[in-house]
Amino acid sequence: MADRTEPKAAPDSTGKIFQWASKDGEFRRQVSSFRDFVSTEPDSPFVAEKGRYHLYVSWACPWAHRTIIVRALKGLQDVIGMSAVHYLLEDMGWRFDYDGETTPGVIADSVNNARYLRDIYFKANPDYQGRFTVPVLWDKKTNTIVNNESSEIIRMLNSAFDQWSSAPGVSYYPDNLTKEIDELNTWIYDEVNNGVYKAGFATTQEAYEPNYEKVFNGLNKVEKILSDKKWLTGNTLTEADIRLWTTVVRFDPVYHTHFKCTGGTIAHDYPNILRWARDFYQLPKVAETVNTEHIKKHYYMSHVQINPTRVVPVWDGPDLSIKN
Ligand SMILES: N[C@@H](CCC(=O)N[C@@H](CS)C(=O)NCC(=O)O)C(=O)O
Repeated sequence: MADRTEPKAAPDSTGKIFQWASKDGEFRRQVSSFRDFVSTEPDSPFVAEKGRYHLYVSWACPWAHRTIIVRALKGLQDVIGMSAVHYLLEDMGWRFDYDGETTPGVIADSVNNARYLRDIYFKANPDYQGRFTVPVLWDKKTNTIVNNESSEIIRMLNSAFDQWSSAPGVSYYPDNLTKEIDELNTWIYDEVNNGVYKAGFATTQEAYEPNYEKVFNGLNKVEKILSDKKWLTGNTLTEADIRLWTTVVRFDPVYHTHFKCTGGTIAHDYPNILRWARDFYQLPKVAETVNTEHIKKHYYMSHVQINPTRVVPVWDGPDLSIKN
């Protein structure tokens, strides 16, 4: 049985403990390896079908959270199944409950009956070398991973399953806004979404400080944009909002403290972002995608190199259910 009391950094596929940061102290995110697309084209190897695909997520992970939100907003819960891992990232990587555990929020793997997420990566490719990340979109028909890159999975959920969606035709990447969304996504990813990780996983002062600056530069730009706009591009909610929001909802309870992004909080220093975050949280089906317990326990209890005591701070961040 795995040691559940003292998780360490996860090992890589060769079994050695993975170093989050490179030799120079900088965190570099691995490029996702499964990059196929589900489509409505009848001759596609991955045709959109009801009940054929399954999503593996962690409630804690901001990248997986994007896919949970788009699945919910598009009303695809009965079309694409979902399993959710335990919040602790341990030596063997993400896992499900086992030995009679019943952790709230964990949704067992009803498709592959896996104990560890790595099991499904090896089922898809026995020679897989890389990290065993969420989210994963699994094809039950060909027994393989279609895609493990959240930015691409949300595009598929956005349009390929419209036949069964409760919001067909609603696009979070509309044709008239693609250029603006792409531009926003690029710098928001670098400075904010991944920026907090680059600050938090830095192991040298030299690697930390410029990344810390970047995070607040990014948040300041977002705050300015939202001073006269409801959503990032104006009146239309887009994937740019969805992608930013999963980081913002984690910012005060986790990134501010755990990733040393101490230059401000959303609650006290970013009124426009707070207003926007509340509007987003109050959209139908969004609140049920947020599992604050998994979010907090995952970061504070899995990264023991950052928080060796594994004590979890009490504050959950601002109350997003308050009406603006
Ligand atoms: N580029 C990926 C990143 C996914 C990712 O890094 N997920 C993290 C959780 S937040 C993970 O599963 N990490 C497990 C590990 O590295 O062992 C995406 O956006 O889908």
